[in-house]
Amino acid sequence: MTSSTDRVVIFDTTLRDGEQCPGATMTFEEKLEVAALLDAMGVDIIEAGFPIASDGDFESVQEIARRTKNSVVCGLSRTALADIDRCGEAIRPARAKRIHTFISTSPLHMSAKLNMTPEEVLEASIAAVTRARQYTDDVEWSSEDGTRTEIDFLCRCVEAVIKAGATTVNIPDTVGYTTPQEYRGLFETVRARVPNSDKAVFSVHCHNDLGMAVANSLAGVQGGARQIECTINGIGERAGNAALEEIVMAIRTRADALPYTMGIDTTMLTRASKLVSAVTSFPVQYNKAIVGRNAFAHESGIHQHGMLKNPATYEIMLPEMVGLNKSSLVMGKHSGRHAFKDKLKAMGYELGDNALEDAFRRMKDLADRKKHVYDEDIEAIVDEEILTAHDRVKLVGLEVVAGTRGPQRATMQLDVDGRTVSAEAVGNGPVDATFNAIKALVPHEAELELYQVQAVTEGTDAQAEVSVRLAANGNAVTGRGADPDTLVASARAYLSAMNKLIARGVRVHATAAE
Ligand SMILES: CC(=O)SCCNC(=O)CCNC(=O)[C@H](O)C(C)(C)COP(=O)(O)OP(=O)(O)OC[C@H]1O[C@@H](n2cnc3c(N)ncnc32)[C@H](O)[C@@H]1OP(=O)(O)O
Ligand SMILES: CC(C)C(=O)C(=O)O
Repeated sequence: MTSSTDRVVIFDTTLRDGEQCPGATMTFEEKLEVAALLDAMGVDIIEAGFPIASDGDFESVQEIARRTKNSVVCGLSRTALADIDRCGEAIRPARAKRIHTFISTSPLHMSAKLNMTPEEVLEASIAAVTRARQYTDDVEWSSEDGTRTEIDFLCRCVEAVIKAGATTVNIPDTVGYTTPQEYRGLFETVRARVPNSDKAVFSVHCHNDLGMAVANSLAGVQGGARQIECTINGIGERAGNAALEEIVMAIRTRADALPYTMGIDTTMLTRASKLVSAVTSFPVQYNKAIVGRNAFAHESGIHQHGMLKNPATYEIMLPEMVGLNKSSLVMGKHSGRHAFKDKLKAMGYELGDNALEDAFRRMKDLADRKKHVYDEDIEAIVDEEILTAHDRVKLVGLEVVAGTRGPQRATMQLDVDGRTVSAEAVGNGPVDATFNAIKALVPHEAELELYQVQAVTEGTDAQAEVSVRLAANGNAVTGRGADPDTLVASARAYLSAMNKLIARGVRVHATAAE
């Protein structure tokens, strides 16, 4: 059972902490686009930037404040009063606005960085919150490096800023140092010890230096925090922040263990991830939870078989929930016949058992040699299987010696009406040598009218698709062959055309020795 106190506020800081990671700078227009999407997605608070940082940041925060329809628009500021005034000015046009002011509270940061005593930090915090309240009733205070702060001092600060008017108290794990158990305990302790703690919402803000940002954030919520600060794709300082999509889907998927409600439309998560990746030029790692391209993809035959029977066997979330059309069963060296057959059916092919088995073997063989097997590769294999099912002349083997020292030489074995024959031939280049070997094995009058090569997909390991047109006695036929080896594809294409001629009654004889 959830109650209103179980509502978790999602505070997105992609445009502020997310943009702080090297290389992630976004333009004015890009920030507006991201903010509009976050607003539409149901993010409660958008931290739009740090207005004192630059005129550009000020202008983008101001424009986001003007345009945002639903979310609260927040600006960050140090405790310096000039920062707060600049921030107050930037967010002024917003329908709902927040000022977020922060200062370090750990002994290390206060002495080494700020050169301030704890008393001065406390006074600066009170003054900042008081000033911020002149602009808005919604004021957040953060204790930077909160997880390395002495607990007594932290509690004193929290009590004082709430008294001064802070409505949200954020205790960040600025350097990604804490552990889930410790962070949960920190919130439980502060909430229990600070007498006016019920007057503010507590917030988590976790960095991923030890890969625990999401786990720590959720533990903080279990300790009583009700705001989670996070970013799309987990971008942010150093190793990044807690990823919004992971937090949201963890709460949605494990409602039994994490019984909280949120206002996020999860079907927009994939779009948000793609947009942020595009505008920052930060690729999303393939195996990234929720939004990585492999998050709903299955290549292993045993998993694919399970998925075909019941997707719940290997998926704990429906892809539709995060805005994907469906899961994908990717063909590769680990795939099985069930998935291959299903793939062919989806592509509109129905093969007999033997042709299916042959096509499956060729797909596995291709996957052993090629990184990705695309639908186009499968199409090329299957088309060839269908077309060559009744061929009288089939390629058995081909070895070609090519290079700068000609003539190039091809050694070929063919199956002609069930008999294996072989020959060697030279030529002006490896393709010529290959075709001469065919002519030596199956003499014929046909003339080569066209030889064309193109890649089926991208990359140097792509399959070559070769077209060969042969003409004889007024008949012109075109054959096609596909293989990552262009010469094998060429031989297949030539044989495919030749088999068509044979089917039309052009006489050919196998003459070479076995
Ligand atoms: C954990 C976080 O993510 S905190 C946010 C970090 N984000 C950023 O820093 C991005 C935006 N920052 C900036 O554009 C610049 O750092 C500015 C405009 C804020 C300040 O620039 P500068 O005036 O050139 O100062 P600089 O960045 O070199 O040093 C920081 C100054 O702020 C002070 N400071 C740092 N944090 C705080 C704080 N929370 N409250 C008050 N003062 C602070 C430092 O003591 C130092 O003061 P000093 O100049 O008197 O020595
Ligand atoms: C400003 C604060 C919230 C911050 O970004 C951090 O401590 O990491």
